[in-house]
Amino acid sequence: MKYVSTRGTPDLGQFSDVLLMGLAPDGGLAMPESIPAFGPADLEALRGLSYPDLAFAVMRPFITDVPEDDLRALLHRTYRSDVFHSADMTPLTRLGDSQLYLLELSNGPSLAFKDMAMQFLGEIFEYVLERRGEVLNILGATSGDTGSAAEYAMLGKARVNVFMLSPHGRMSTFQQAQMFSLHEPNIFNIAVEGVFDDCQDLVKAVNADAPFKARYEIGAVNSINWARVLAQAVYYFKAYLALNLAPGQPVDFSVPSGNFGNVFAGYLAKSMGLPVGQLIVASNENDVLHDFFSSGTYHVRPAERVAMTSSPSMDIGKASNFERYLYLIADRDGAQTRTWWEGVGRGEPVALHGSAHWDAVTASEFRSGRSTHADRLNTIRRIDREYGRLIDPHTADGVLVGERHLRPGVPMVCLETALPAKFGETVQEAVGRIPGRPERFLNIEDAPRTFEVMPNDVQVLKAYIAAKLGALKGEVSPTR
Ligand SMILES: Cc1ncc(COP(=O)(O)O)c(C=O)c1O
Ligand SMILES: N[C@@H](CCOP(=O)(O)O)C(=O)O
Repeated sequence: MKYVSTRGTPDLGQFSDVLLMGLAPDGGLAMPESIPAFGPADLEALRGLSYPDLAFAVMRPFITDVPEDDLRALLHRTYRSDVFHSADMTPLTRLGDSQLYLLELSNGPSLAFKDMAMQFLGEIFEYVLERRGEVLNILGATSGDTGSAAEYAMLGKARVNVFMLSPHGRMSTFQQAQMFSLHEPNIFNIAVEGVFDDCQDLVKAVNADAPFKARYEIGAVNSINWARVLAQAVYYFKAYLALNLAPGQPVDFSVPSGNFGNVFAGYLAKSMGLPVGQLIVASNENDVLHDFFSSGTYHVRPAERVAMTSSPSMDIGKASNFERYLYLIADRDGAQTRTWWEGVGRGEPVALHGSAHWDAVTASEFRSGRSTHADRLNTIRRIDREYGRLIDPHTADGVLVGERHLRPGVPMVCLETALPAKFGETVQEAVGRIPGRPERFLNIEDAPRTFEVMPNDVQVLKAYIAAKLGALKGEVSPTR
């Protein structure tokens, strides 16, 4: 399978190339040149497969440059019950006898859905880098969950260093403790004076400096990396199969959304032929995506207007993966996508209402909604009371918005994107008790912390990366 860029570059290479590349050289995102289709018989053949075998079946058509046996073995190493604390990896639980289901994605090492793809990235990076004799210095941005998932996945990986940017003071107490209590020689935590979007812009700015990127072997673990999106598509198939529906009967998914990676993975599964009906984009107060799906205008929110909310991992005003969606809506027109994104970069809106592009948006069956702090608390309280199930604030956003879009006879699968333990303060405010946590995280808030506070300045960041990598190699950094 060949990959192309959303901004028009026609050949980015194969899967392993885009895996290490992260962002395309033209600033766009990698996409497969076509999306393989699964017909009804192909879907039936997936029934009964274990999670790693299902992951193989779904991902293999996109990963044609890794020998079949190696890929299968790698997926079996990744999706293990001792890592995801469940034989099923992503159990699906019905809430009482309602139409609502929770897809548990957060039983992995860092207690958030990011582990599902990030553990795979840890394995595949190591595999590809060893074969190429290369190293990779990952530069990532997190609003709270990508960071710890990436760092746990890359722990002890000899060929990988991680530089993780987070918005200073804007993550939950648990999220900060989880990341900053790691004291590993290959992990560098940087708290940027800004919001998540500033961190993501820094990542893109460093990647745009081609000589720096090449010299310091910069890679990505955010959902700008195609491998993340691909690995996330697998659990949509898993949920559909677990429902055991009659052939062709649709399922709706509700997805707490920020950077648009998770719900885009659902759209990928749908585009591959999975009988997905509505894809519900659940926003918090930072409702840029809800604005788009309800008005037809995508207008990114400048950093100073991104609110600090009680679902902090979704405090995002500029959704990277939205570029992939618009590229498909534009029927893979890279020039059009580039024009839109250059405008977005200048703070201009993308206004599609009334155009042929809007017809394509409508046909894609996305729905959306927004919730507030009070909605979140009420939903956590109500789901706990009615179903005896404690959910985290992000999942609560998804459940509430999902409930608003229920259709007769169609199951609504709500993605559980984190465990309540990560957001103890908000959950306690809702139900009056502190959520339980796995033993390995007891008292993590008291552990010593290692992190660097940094201004939102790309030159300072580049100098820091160069100095740290130079020090690892025993050199004096040339950019200092
Ligand atoms: C707990 C949680 N829920 C939801 C989201 C939003 O997902 P996405 O950014 O893929 O839209 C995130 C961050 O990505 C998250 O950490
Ligand atoms: N919400 C994320 C931020 C970005 O998401 P990603 O899926 O693009 O890595 C976080 O919690 O860090």
